[in-house]
Amino acid sequence: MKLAVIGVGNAGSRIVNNILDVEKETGRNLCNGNTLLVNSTKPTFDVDEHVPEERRLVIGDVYWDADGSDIDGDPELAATIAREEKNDINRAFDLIEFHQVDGILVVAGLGRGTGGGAGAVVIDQLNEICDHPIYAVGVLPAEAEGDEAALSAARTLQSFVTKADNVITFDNDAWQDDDEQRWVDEVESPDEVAPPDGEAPTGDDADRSGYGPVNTALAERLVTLFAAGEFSAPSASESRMDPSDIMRTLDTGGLSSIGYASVELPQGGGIRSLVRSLSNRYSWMPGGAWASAPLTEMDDEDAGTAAAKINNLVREAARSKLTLPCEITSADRALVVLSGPSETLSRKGFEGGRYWLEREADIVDVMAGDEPHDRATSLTAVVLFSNVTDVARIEEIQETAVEHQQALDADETLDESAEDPAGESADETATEAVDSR
Ligand SMILES: Nc1nc2c(ncn2[C@@H]2O[C@H](COP(=O)(O)OP(=O)(O)OP(=O)(O)O)[C@@H](O)[C@H]2O)c(=O)[nH]1
Repeated sequence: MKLAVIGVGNAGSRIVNNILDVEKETGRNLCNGNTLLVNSTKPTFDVDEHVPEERRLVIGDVYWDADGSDIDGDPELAATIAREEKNDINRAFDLIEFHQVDGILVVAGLGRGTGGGAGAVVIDQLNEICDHPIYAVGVLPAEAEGDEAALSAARTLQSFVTKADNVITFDNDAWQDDDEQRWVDEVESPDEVAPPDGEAPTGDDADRSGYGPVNTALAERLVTLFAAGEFSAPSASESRMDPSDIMRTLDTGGLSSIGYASVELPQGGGIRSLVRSLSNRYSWMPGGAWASAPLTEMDDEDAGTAAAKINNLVREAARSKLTLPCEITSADRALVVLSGPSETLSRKGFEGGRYWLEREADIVDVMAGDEPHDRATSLTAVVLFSNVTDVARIEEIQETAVEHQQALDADETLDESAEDPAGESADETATEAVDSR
């Protein structure tokens, strides 16, 4: 499947850049250069910069020049600015070759201003100018980011779900708990990162967001799912995953979540293994039939082992930490993509794994496709669960958002009565209400 990939805000910009990094690393071609970043500041990246300068649109800079402020976590202000600058956004869309793609992926963090606010306007604009499906990737804030972030996320997630065809969701809270990832406790603002001991980051880390590992994990899942079969140098035996199956799975609308599992394949020693791993790393390097041939002929026992391996891998992917941890039985549809050298992709194992998933997730028809890639040195399974509804983290965010909104409303009422101690305006309102009856 080919997708135009558009990042909005800092998180969106970084994740799109990571997607291009994974494309390059794996030799897959998801977007064919059809990328765009829309941000209210110049984006910063954690990996090599892949998105060309002319594809990075900065919105709102006239406002900052005028009064020195910035969007600073305000989605409404971001949406207003994006609407006012919609001509610039539309002009930037001219850089995308819509006829080359099957759909559009809009990536944004939902806990602050630009991603959630301007992201929704970008989706609206895209809906006006093209008929392609628009999938969003929405990143939820971690609990440590506080109540305001939860309120922004609850509001903007709602508008993304309404406007986009599906929202693939990523929960920072679940992913940042892992040790070597982000230093949540020390973070005051999402772009200020301190190492665990509280000292300011130095050297290379000073320019880093701290989200590098989680962004790579998310990009790997998105590329393996959507770019299945889209190799720059496809092998002759390749049977491509059908994009219409992915579209059908995502047709449900709502929120989706991705699981992933990968296992390194044992490599034979010697020159053949070396060529195979080098050609996997550098997509321009020809592998040669002799390098990609099965290392050993498979007998019945090997075939049984390969089937068991695939079956287990599908189970592992479904039980792995999902991009949005959820109850998988609440999903409407699911899709499995298996990727690896053709001789390892046991049909029997795949069917077994798929059957297990149908029962485990209680889904009538699990769609599936494989991606034979003879240069691969690992075997990978990706599972997409679409329209998941039983999600503890979403409930938590919604509860926090409601409580925070109530606290804000109560503060406002207090402020109003402090300004109007005689309660005159309340009396006036009451009188007006009586008069109008
Ligand atoms: N996974 C991931 N999450 C991020 C990253 N950067 C920020 N976030 C999350 O995304 C949310 C939005 O942060 P940003 O993208 O920095 O904010 P923005 O959308 O540019 O909005 P403003 O800062 O208000 O202009 C935050 O609340 C974090 O939860 C990133 O690189 N990766």
